[in-house]
Amino acid sequence: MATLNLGSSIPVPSIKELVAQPLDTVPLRYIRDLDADYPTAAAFPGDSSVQLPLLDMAKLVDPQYQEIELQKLHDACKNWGIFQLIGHGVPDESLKAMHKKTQEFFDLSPEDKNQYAQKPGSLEGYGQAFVISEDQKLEWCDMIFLKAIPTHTRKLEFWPEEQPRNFREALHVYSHDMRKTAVSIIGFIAMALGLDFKDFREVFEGGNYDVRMNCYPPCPEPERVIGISSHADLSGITLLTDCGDIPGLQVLKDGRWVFVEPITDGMVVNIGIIMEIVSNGVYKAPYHRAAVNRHKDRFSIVTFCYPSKKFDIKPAKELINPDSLALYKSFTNDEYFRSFYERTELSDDGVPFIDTVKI
Ligand SMILES: O=C(O)CCC(=O)C(=O)O
Ligand SMILES: [Fe+2]
Repeated sequence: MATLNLGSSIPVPSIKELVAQPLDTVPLRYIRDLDADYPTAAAFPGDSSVQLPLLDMAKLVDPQYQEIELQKLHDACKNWGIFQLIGHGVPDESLKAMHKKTQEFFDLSPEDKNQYAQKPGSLEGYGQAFVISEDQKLEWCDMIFLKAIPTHTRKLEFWPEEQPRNFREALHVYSHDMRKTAVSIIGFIAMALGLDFKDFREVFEGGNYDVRMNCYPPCPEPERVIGISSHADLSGITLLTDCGDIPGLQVLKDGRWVFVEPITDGMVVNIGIIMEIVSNGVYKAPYHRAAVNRHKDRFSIVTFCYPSKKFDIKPAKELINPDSLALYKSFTNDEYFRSFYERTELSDDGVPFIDTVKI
């Protein structure tokens, strides 16, 4: 059997370095190709903000409110695939520490950051994800991507050590806090779907957690570039925290791109392709992307939460019957990632991965 190719990325200049010199216009490599946008949707200038569904974990755990809140969760996952979560119980110190360390990391000198640069054959480290050809359009985003849980998957060579001070400790604590939240929310998602919530909690307790820290520097022509292009996440679920109050995340809702306004003390939860498959399409992994702005750096921290490697990725049997046939293929964990990474190397056909997992 061929070994699983985790992909690699061609090194490109960092955006922070690019904007360190005065810049009136954007280099051609970053100008978005509007025709290649998928799916096509309302153009950029029409973007507006909306209030995402708002869920409260404190209510989900409270027997007095649970039933109503579960219904809200079900509607949010079905109609949006993305929601704001408050009452999640992640200590403020943990969030603040990670936000601070993320900003401090991107503020290091290029030489200091490049100590942790991605290497061929690995997506981990500092750089840009999935740059596979020299003429590919580039995104207006610097990032550092690290596997955090289980701890034996960590590649510490990519983990900033002396600077920023205590970065590693902050990420250790933060990733465990995110796992705790993910396990709780996945239990409620399973409950809302009528599945065994204990099983799902266990599967995510033993799951993998990858953290991507994004920095979107200011751009002189923000409407002509994209921070992260439209995609649906490969994860089970994704937890995103914003390091400030600058909007950037956009979600495709009813054929329009809408901004998600960060809320204080909240986090954004979205369904990934794995849970779309498990729910047999009842819940949707939303297309989303990141826009950039003219004035200020925006930082976000994204935790991709995956089930345990032993978990087969397929529509839950409880949701399949003669009136509701499986709409998605079944994969082992290995097959799922293999089919994704094989595609990113070949995907010039414009078909997004999510469409290839459907029957
Ligand atoms: O930074 C954001 O708002 C979006 C990031 C994202 O979608 C990702 O890293 O997968
Ligand atoms: Fe994403």
